[in-house]
Amino acid sequence: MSSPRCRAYVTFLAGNGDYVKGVVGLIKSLRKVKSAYPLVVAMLADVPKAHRELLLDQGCIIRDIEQVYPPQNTGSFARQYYIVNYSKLQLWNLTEYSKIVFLDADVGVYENIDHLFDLPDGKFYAVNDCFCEPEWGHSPQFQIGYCQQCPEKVAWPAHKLGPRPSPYFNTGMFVTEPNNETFQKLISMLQDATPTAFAEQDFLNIFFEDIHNGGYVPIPSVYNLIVGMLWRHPENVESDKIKVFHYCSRGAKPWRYTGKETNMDREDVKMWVKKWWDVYNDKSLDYKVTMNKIAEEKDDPVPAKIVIAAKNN
Ligand SMILES: O=c1ccn([C@@H]2O[C@H](COP(=O)(O)OP(=O)(O)O)[C@@H](O)[C@H]2O)c(=O)[nH]1
Ligand SMILES: OC[C@H]1O[C@H](O[C@@H]2[C@@H](O)[C@H](O)[C@@H](O)[C@H](O)[C@@H]2O)[C@H](O)[C@@H](O)[C@H]1O
Repeated sequence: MSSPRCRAYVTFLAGNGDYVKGVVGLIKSLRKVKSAYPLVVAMLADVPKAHRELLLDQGCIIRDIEQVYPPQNTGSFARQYYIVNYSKLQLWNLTEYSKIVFLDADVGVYENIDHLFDLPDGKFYAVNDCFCEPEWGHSPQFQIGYCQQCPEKVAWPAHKLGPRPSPYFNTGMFVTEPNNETFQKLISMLQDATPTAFAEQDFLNIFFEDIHNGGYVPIPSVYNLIVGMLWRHPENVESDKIKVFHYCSRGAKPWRYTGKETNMDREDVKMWVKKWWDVYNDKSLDYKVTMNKIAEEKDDPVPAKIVIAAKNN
């Protein structure tokens, strides 16, 4: 099992846009739930100095990473910018950490999840995704109305489409161990891969489907509640048990939320967006304020045995 010293939460940041606000919200949410481990931001060279300084001021650890490009025969992605997400493969290169919990920048942590680091080593842990959003329109699953979140609703027509797809995870949250051999295997396999709609997420699902690469072990959706589950599979959602909320649908990013996009004007979505803003705007969760408070608590009170020793001298 990895030693606590070598554990870290990791997120990914690219570009000079507003995802930096997502990282601030993420680290403040981790502080609010008293996570014991640091947040490392694996970032591309195009993240501007001002954003770097902002994140350092918030207590993030910055690790510059090289962008990973898909093979030349790039296909069309569900969102054009998904091409940057192949850079997530660099996470396996962060070998100063023996175990990481990766979290997208559009994620909020609302209950302590440090126990994920104690999951048995050697496996890839993540949460099953949902196939019901229009972005899945290219897939046979979407076209026949099949989703792994409710496999009994529409039976998979194996006689027509072959075996039912293996469990498929969302790469907005996962638990893994950085390892140079795994990194080399990923990069080598990528050279022959055909880019597809969900970019590195599709690629990692293929890689970890192979038991020789450890194998994918699904963990409960409370560790990465995809916002679309609220309206696609409400029967699978226990709101009061959600530990990690993933603002992944278009229009769901709290820092640019307007409530005007499809499904975004729902009361439950508004509640989760408010939760994110409450943390983001909470000055007591700023790094300096938190550290000062801890320092004060450490100095005060002085342990009784030291006071008695002083009196006896
Ligand atoms: O311009 C961008 C786009 C994406 N990301 C990172 O890539 C992740 C995945 O993108 P996004 O959250 O938009 O994907 P979704 O989960 O919404 O599909 C983000 O959370 C960020 O960590 C980034 O840093 N800059
Ligand atoms: O590059 C591919 C991306 O794929 C995933 O997002 C998708 C996926 O979850 C779909 O199933 C949803 O329908 C969609 O809304 C959502 O954006 C990851 O969250 C993101 O980090 C990133 O890896």
